[in-house]
Amino acid sequence: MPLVQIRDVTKVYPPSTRSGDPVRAIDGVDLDIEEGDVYGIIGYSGAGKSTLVRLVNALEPATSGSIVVDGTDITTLPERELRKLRLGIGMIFQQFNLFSSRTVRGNVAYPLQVAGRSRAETRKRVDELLDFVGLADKASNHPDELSGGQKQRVGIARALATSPRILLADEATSALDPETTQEVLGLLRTVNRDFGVTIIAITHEMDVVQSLATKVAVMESGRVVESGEVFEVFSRPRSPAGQRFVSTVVKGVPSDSELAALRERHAGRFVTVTFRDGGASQSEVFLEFGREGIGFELVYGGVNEIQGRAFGNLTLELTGAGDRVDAVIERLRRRVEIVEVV
Ligand SMILES: Nc1ncnc2c1ncn2[C@@H]1O[C@H](COP(=O)(O)OP(=O)(O)OP(=O)(O)O)[C@@H](O)[C@H]1O
Repeated sequence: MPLVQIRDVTKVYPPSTRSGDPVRAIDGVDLDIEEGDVYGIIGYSGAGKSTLVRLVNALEPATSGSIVVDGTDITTLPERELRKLRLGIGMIFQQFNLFSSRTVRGNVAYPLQVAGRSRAETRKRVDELLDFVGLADKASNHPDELSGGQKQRVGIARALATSPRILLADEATSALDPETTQEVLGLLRTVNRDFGVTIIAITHEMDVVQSLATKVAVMESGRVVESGEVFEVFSRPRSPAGQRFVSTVVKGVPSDSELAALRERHAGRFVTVTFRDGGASQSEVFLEFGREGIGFELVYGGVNEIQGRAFGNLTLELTGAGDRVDAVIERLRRRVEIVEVV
């Protein structure tokens, strides 16, 4: 059974004005999150990402459907049980949400104090966590004396204090510069790898998904329109929303305007060949064109690497007799994905 199983979940908010319509923030979502996953949830503003996370954390009730976390359906649990469940789920936020009046140590200690741990146990655990996030020397500082990256490290230490199995990250790096973002993502990868914490990371930035996640769900208008292994979605996005997000980090197929510009410079036929491991290699494909006397020129695309696996989308201009080009495309289709661009 998945660690988090979301089935046909909807969340409807009442209309904000008397004459307005109810808002379907989540609209029939199914999602399985396995133990050990780093699940990226991507979508534009208003897609429903934060709402989904609030439902998983049982901060709000779903309108319908079931959410099973670690074997327990949280949609039917009484508040007392929910409090216990939340101890098993850590959360970090875009704006860090640290207590400004508490020191770094005080922030990290907070969930342990709420959980009723002894002073000695709390002290030991906080020391351990501050060491882990590299902030042992800042224990007595207050959050406003820290950089954004350091604040998020405190946020991570605090979220991990009660040793949760799940960490929810809500735009955790959106307020950070690119270098600090990479540092924090590196820390989150370690949390997942070394402690086996399952991470659900919501973001509107595809490069965060690329460098952190193992799986991704694309949300649009309250629905999950596409989901799967990051490599699969990045190398072959199927939904229009997925294609738009992937195109921000992967040089894939040319857009309509890029195609129009290419057409002005090239008179031949265009095909896009998608290379993935297990299929025909580039040299096999190029050799085939050469053997049939078909000219080919690379006009667009590139090779990408996702999680150590490479794939490429190359758009080629083919020149030569029409029936020969047709025959080669037909033959190659058995070994590689090849689409004529019209
Ligand atoms: N408490 C609420 N009451 C009414 N409507 C809400 C509430 N929370 C969210 N919504 C609406 O639900 C929809 C989804 O919002 P949500 O915040 O989940 O999206 P999001 O993908 O997380 O966007 P963002 O990245 O901007 O936070 C939006 O139309 C939003 O206006």
